[in-house]
Amino acid sequence: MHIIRQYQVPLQKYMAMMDLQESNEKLFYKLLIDNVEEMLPIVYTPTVGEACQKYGSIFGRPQGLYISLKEKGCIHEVLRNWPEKNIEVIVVTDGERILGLGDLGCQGMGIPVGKLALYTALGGVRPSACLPVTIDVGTNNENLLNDEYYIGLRQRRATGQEYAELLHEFMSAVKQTYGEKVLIQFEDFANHNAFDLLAKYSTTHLVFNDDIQGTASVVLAGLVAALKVVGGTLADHTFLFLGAGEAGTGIAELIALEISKQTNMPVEETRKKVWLVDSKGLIVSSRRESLQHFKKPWAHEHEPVKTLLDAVNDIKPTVLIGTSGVGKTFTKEVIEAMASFNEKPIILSLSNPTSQSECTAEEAYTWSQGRAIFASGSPFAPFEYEGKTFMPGQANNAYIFPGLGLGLIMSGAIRVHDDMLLAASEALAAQVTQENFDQGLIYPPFKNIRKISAEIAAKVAAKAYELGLATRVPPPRDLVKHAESCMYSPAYRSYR
Ligand SMILES: NC(=O)C1=CN([C@@H]2O[C@H](COP(=O)(O)OP(=O)(O)OC[C@H]3O[C@@H](n4cnc5c(N)ncnc54)[C@H](OP(=O)(O)O)[C@@H]3O)[C@@H](O)[C@H]2O)C=CC1
Ligand SMILES: CC(=O)C(=O)O
Ligand SMILES: [Mg+2]
Repeated sequence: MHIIRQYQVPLQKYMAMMDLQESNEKLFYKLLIDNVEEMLPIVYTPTVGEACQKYGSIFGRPQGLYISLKEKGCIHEVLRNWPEKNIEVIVVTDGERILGLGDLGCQGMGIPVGKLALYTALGGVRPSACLPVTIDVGTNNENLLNDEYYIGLRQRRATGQEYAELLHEFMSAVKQTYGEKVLIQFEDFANHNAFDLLAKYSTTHLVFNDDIQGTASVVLAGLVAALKVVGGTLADHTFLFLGAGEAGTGIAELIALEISKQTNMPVEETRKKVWLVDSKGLIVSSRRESLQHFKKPWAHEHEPVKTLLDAVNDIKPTVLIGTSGVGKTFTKEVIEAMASFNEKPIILSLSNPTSQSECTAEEAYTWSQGRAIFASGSPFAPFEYEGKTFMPGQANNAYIFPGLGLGLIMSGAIRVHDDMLLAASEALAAQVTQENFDQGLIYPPFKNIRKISAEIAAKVAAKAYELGLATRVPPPRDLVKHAESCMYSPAYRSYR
């Protein structure tokens, strides 16, 4: 830590950490676990975003498996080349939507590597059981295609049948190589592939999409926790999103599902509590024909509305959620409007990295005169407003996927079910204490994350057993203790 702290530039800290992961894996995890709040912004958002942008020029050694169009027909063989054989979790990307930074092609590898480092540090999955994969079908990023240090195929992205066939071969080869209980986490695919891949493989593989489902679970947890401060039930609130892609519609659907479970109203009805704005304005029924399929359920009856500010003033949401990938879109006018009709407006700026956050913590607190309940996808420092220090929470799927993954692994689950996402969410919300609320937090601090992950894993595993989706029988009597006992700890062995 002494050495890492000497670097002033976050990217240098990132490179030093990646070197350490390569040279002394146990020490890497020991540092990450013992200094999680300090190191998370380095190995994860925001620094990992910059690392991906510059991945080619800082490239040392490959940290995961690259599978390109050139490997078509021999992906099974490529997988068998990976030195570890007992793989339990794969995080796979094709690099087309890396955080809010767009198409970074093969350089998106930083994301599966970072996510899996968190699987180990935050969720206790053995490092040797984790496999980062980047599927290289080219990139449409002109800068990268012309960059002499670009590490991937220099061609525009393959699409259609060529893309589908490569992905299908990969999914089949994974099952053939590692069996049906290996967990595959889809990460940072563009939405025109993400929803279809999830729908296609969720009935045959143990898969989930972190951006659609993990994010939904973490945000629902924050909202449920926030109800203790703002009052009412979920059904009493009105939700407005800026951004109607994977994160936006994924969260929207889980909120509607939870309200439906709580009220016994059909989900078609509870969806009416939720509104979304995309790059063309409010999603309304008159736009239905031209909408992508995942937006159609949200096309409610309403006049067309072009801007976010007009949508806020018309809909009067109690909760405003940013999932647009575009920074600075929660303007002063938008936040002041939220604060004009809400005593405690809930404002979540989920877009990553920090540069893409819809607003900063300072803006949320200042423009709402210290009344906003704020959390963001990337971390912000505590902010002092009129003598009170506010701690902005981090609404990031990193709270969910490590514990969710551990729960699936330890129960031997064969499928991911929405009720597991709800169980994970409930477990996370239950970890927020009065002391956290007093500081303005709607998430518990990351310093307790391994305990939180064990609680999440236990609830997810319990749900897997209840749904008949678990294969490790009989179930352990104390699932929390069992989760803790399964967790990898970075201790040196003593040699005789
Ligand atoms: N905190 C967390 O845990 C997570 C955060 N995220 C972040 O969320 C962001 C979005 O990710 P994802 O949902 O996967 O991306 P998508 O590309 O699927 O969706 C982006 C959405 O934002 C809309 N949009 C883009 N620009 C604007 C604009 N100027 N005004 C209004 N809407 C706009 C798009 O509109 P259109 O459809 O019209 O193109 C689209 O609906 C990223 O920055 C990502 O980092 C994602 C997952 C987890
Ligand atoms: C956190 C995350 O998964 C994202 O920003 O894409
Ligand atoms: Mg992601």
